Amino acid sequence: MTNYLDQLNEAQREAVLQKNGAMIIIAGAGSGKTRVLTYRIAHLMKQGVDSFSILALTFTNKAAREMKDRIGKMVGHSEAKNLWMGTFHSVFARILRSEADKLGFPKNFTIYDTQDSVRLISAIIKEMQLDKDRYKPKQVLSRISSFKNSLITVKAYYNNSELQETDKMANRPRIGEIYQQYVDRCFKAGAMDFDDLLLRTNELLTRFPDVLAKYQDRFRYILVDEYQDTNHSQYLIVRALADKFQNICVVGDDSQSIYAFRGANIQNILNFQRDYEDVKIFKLEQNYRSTSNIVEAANSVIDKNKTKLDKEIWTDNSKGEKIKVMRTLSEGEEGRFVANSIFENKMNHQLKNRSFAVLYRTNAQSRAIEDALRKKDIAYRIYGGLSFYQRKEIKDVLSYLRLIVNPNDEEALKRVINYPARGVGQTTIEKLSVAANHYKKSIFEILENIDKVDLKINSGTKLKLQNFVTMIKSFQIEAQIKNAFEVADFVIKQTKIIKELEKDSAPEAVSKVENVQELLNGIKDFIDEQNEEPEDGTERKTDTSLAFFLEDVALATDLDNEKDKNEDSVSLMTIHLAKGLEFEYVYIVGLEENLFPSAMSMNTRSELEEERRLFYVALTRAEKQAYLSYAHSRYRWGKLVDCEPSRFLEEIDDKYIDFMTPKVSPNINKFINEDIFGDVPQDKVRFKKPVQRAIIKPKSKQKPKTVPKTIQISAPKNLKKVSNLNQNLFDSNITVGNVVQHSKFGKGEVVSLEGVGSNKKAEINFDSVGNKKLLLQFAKLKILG
Ligand SMILES: Nc1ncnc2c1ncn2[C@@H]1O[C@H](COP(=O)(O)OP(=O)(O)OP(=O)(O)O)[C@@H](O)[C@H]1O
Ligand SMILES: [Mg+2]
Repeated sequence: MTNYLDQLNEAQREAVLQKNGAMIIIAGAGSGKTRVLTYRIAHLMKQGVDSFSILALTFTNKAAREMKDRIGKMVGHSEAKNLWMGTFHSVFARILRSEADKLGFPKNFTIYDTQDSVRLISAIIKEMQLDKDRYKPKQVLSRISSFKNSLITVKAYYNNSELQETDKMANRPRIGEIYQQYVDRCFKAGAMDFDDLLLRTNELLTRFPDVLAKYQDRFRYILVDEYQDTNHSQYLIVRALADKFQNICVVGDDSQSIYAFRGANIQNILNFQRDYEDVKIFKLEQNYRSTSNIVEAANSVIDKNKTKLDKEIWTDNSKGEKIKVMRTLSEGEEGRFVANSIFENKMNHQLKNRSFAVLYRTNAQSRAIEDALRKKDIAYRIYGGLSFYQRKEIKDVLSYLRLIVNPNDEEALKRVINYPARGVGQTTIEKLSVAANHYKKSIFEILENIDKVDLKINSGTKLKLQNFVTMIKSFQIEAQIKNAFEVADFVIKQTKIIKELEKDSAPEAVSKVENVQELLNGIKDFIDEQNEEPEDGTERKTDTSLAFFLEDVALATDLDNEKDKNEDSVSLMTIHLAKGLEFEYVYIVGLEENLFPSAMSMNTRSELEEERRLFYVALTRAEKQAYLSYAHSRYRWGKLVDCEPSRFLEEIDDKYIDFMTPKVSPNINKFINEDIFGDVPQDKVRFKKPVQRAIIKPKSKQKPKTVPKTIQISAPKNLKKVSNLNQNLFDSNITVGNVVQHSKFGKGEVVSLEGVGSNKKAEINFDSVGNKKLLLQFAKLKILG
């Protein structure tokens, strides 16, 4: 290939060529930070640095894979495969795997995902007879998670009166006890949760200097992408490992720090210079990703943040189209606008679906977008919802596999001890759990010794439990001679899980069976992938055991799905997930006060600034064109609420924005044009606060005689009023029993109503044609009485 150094600008090249020492690259979005990391690793390898001695930490496994792929092309794939590259969680899970015994964990420890953790916390709260409304399991978990990410152990918690006071004030004085229980139970089950992967790594590196020394020597070069979003626990791991050689390169952008709510600490960037000797600082200022309109608009927004490091970002790219802003009547209409626009852009520019992304603040917003894309037959994929591996039928099969590897895994055991049903009731399970806690043993150990423990369980149940143990043990024996795929296949057949699923005649049941089949395919792929790799002495490469498959699964996010690489679909995801990614066309939806910025993040300047950074991240994902939209009203928590446009829309300098005319809400247009604004053309109406006032800006070229430059007009107090005036609006107050007139079908009576918002339908018994179901949004109805 041509000299790769020629593919970098001067500043990037300098950063790549700086071989040793500590360095930090702070730069804005799209300036090539990730590219520099990638080229830097390739360059180190070209210079003779052993690939095994390079550790690169990325934000997603997908990013790691792409980086590895790129490096492979530059230096050869077989060498690139040896790099230690991945997320903090996956890299350190791998290290813990070989060191776990030092911490008293089995090598085959289970990784509890969030679902497992929440279930365990719920069980503890129930056993402690606490009020589960006061102690909401998810909230308790996130509190415990925040302790762990700050390295606050149970003991440290009890030594910290301030923390205890906070929990008392929040009316949850027994958090400490739950924390204690949770840690004990995880330990007993041989399980680590996500936060433990970092916490226990820290413990390992602190308690065992020889282990620390080993990994310090192994990782001569350490690189970290998205450094602005590392939490304290991650920060300490990096600092410990890099301490000896100090060959550390971190890249980040303080303006893209968006995970403070999960413990990310922007101070990590600011402290970097203090932590290492002779730190070199690099700045990258040229954006290669986006049009100049997008870059400048994004700059104009982030400038409003007070706390930020000083940095410039500019681009040589063409100006491009202005950012298009669209207001719609409802979320349904917003969805249709997005789908129509994607459709048009695809046609006009001959694009693939994968050129488009729709980004939102909260996962719930995807529904309206999905509906509209489906209607237009545009393939899409949602990222970040329930991942494949978290579906019930899949988790049930995985739980059997987890038990084979680690029979002490209590969450797995509880899932399948009576699935498929074998007559073990909830009371029995509770008795087992109490005994397990009492004897400080796992439930499985209790089951193995069921004759020696007086559980007051009848002999029939006892037999069933013994059969269960025998079955799991027989699986374990199979696992010694079979590979992961064969074991899974065996387990599925023996437990008759497919038969169980087939009993259900609901349409979803079919896809559940298919999913289980797909899981088997996935295991097969995993084995093939492992076998492809050359034997090179690493523990990982040739191992096709269940334990490694399960680890892979536990750490997979659905951004990571290899299979989707060639899939052509529009990407739907939250902005948080979109960090680091880029798309030609980006739609940011739901730009409304209380949604984005989120109602929960407007109380302090720092919260609001984090929301603004989030908006900056969203906008800077776009290469060619960004679309922003907001709705006048939206269903939230089951209620129709009036919305105000987001302050972020106001914050973008007007010169980068093009306000679009809604095309898909003829009703409101008609109303606005005729009833409020007379003859003023729609594209000159710009709502400031749509439900209270509007500002009309005439086109600059026009010299209107009668229309003043800017006039303010009162709009109706709320949209419901609008709907009263306009019977066509979907939110009309039509009720069962109304007699209505339809332009085509004539007179009829409303017999039933269903759906909400844009999906609201009425079944009407027409004199002419009998019963018909009509979508109110489109039906031209007049209420006669
Ligand atoms: N010198 C360059 N020449 C051509 N293209 C470049 C150059 N540097 C970066 N790019 C391209 O610009 C885009 C943005 O680069 P990259 O993703 O590395 O930026 P980043 O700073 O990591 O962005 P983010 O802050 O969003 O993570 C990529 O498509 C990359 O290939
Ligand atoms: Mg990047």
